[in-house]
Formats: sequence, structure tokens, C-alpha cells
Amino acid sequence: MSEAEPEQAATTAAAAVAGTSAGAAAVTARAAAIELRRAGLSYGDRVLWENLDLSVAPGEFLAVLGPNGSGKTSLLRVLLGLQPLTTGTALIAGQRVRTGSRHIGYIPQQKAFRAGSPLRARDLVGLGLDGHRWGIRLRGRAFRQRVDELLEVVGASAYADVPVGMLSGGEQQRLRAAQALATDPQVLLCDEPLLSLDLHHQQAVSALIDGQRRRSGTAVVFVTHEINPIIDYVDRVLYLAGGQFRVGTPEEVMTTEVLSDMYGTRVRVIRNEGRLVVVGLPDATTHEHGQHEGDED
Ligand SMILES: Nc1ncnc2c1ncn2[C@@H]1O[C@H](COP(=O)(O)OP(=O)(O)OP(=O)(O)O)[C@@H](O)[C@H]1O
Repeated sequence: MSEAEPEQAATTAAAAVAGTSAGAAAVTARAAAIELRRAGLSYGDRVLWENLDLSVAPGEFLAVLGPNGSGKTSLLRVLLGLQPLTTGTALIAGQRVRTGSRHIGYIPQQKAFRAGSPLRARDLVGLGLDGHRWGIRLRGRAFRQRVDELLEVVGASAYADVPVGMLSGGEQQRLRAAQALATDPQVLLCDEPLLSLDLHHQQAVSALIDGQRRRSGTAVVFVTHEINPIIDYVDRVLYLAGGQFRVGTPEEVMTTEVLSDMYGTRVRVIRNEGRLVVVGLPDATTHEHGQHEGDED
């Protein structure tokens, strides 16, 4: 239940952002984008996680994995200021978490918009732009230009004027990503943002989020059941299971030994052509299952 070399991982992430070691030193000198100290969350007698110490650096990409009900969404709710911790503290950009922080972009777990919603795609993205960091609200041409840019980035220009309720789940999800990035946030919280996206758009949205953290030093917390679509971007993994957690690089955490220990049963992690296959999880919905020939870790 320890945090494996967080400083090293943070430096690696910062170097990826800055592109130089000198730049990396400057970036790491900044305050952590997210800091949890001795953080714990319980509902009644049920401990989701406790004694969680975690520092996420600007520009770092943290994947949060774990079975259903392990507390992944609850962790995001803590960072959004919607759920108080049972113990410990949570800081965003050095300040205690609170609702409505302008430092945070959020891609919520997918829920369909009402079929009759009059909101158009461009209105939804525009909602992300109002207020926040732009100080004086962007209006008129500058506002429209920024919305158009964001729509273009997620490949949604073709349906910019279509009511959101008429769009597919994947198309709606691309709009949520554009909306979350609209304010150029310091911290981006993503709750299974790739759900219901086809492979092409999984790649597009993942690359968009990766580009954001490299360009702007946005720290990314990415809740997912499936690490493979983002495996090339992930700096560290926070794995939650059975009231325990592990933090470290994917190579440190996603191993047969670590996961078997956390689940209390034999779980095999197989690496195959850069992908990770986890076999034998008690919760069959948690990861892709399959029998591939490859190296067991
Ligand atoms: N306000 C609450 N009061 C009591 N229990 C809660 C509350 N919110 C969440 N829970 C419970 O805490 C557990 C963790 O929920 P959470 O949504 O964080 O899990 P998760 O890891 O995101 O799961 P999934 O992978 O299914 O989305 C669940 O069993 C849930 O029912």
C-alpha cells in the first residue's frame, strides 16, 4: 500500500511536458496540481480507501483503475469538492478542494442527453467557455471562433448545429471532452471518457487529452476500466481494490504479483504487443479478458 517513487514519475511527466531536463526542473518546482494527504473515504463501515498519499504533478497523466464499486468515481467527487473525505486533506493547485473551481475541467461518466433537448452541440461546448478563466466573457466573434476550434479538435464540426439529444453516445462524449477543455484547466478529471466511443474516436479523444497535458501542463486523472487505449500516455496508475490501493508506473502496478495480492486470488497479467491482458479477475466486467500468447509479468 505504498506510493512507488512518486518523485521520479512526476519528474518523468514534467520532462515530457517541458521537453528538456532544465524545463523539467522548473516544472517540478511548481506546486503539485493535486495533493492528497492521508486521505480516506468510508461510507458507514465500508472503507473504500484510506491513508492515500498522492501528489499529481502538472502535466502528469494518472490512470485510476479498479473493479466496480472500488471508489474511483468517489475519488473524482472528492476532487470536485462534492464529497468530503472521511480523513485527511485534498488540495487542488495548493488550495483545499471546493465546488466550482475554475482550475478543474471535468468529463463526467456518460449519461445521455434528453432526446428533446434544444441545446445544440455548439451551445454545449460554449457553456464550458462562459465565465471561468477568460475573465471578461468571450463574446461575439472570439467566442464563436473558440467554440469552432474546440468542435474541430474533437471532430464534431459536422454536427455543430445539431441538437445534442439527436446525437449518438459517442458524438455526445466528444462534445463533453471539448467542453471540459474549453477553459484550459490545470486539472482534468475524466470519468470513463472513452465509453461508447469507437476505436478511432477513442484514439482521438485520448490523443486530445494527452495533447492538452503536454501543451498546457494540465494534470490528468483518468478513471477507466481499460488501460490499453491510453497505455502509451499513462505515467502512473492508481489501482483501487478491496479497500486497498497501489500507486506506481504501469510496469510496477499492473503485474501478476501486485494484482493477485490486491484481489486475494490468482490474477494473471499478460503483456502482448504492448497491450496488457488481465486474466482471472473476480469481477469479469473489470478488464478485457482473453487468452493471448505473451509474457506473463
Ligand atoms: N453517497 C454515498 N453513500 C453511500 N455509499 C455510496 C455513496 N456514493 C457511493 N457509494 C458507494 O461507494 C462505492 C463506490 O462507488 P463509486 O461510484 O466510487 O465506485 P466506482 O469505482 O466508480 O465504480 P464503477 O466502476 O462501477 O463506476 C459503491 O459501492 C457505491 O454504492
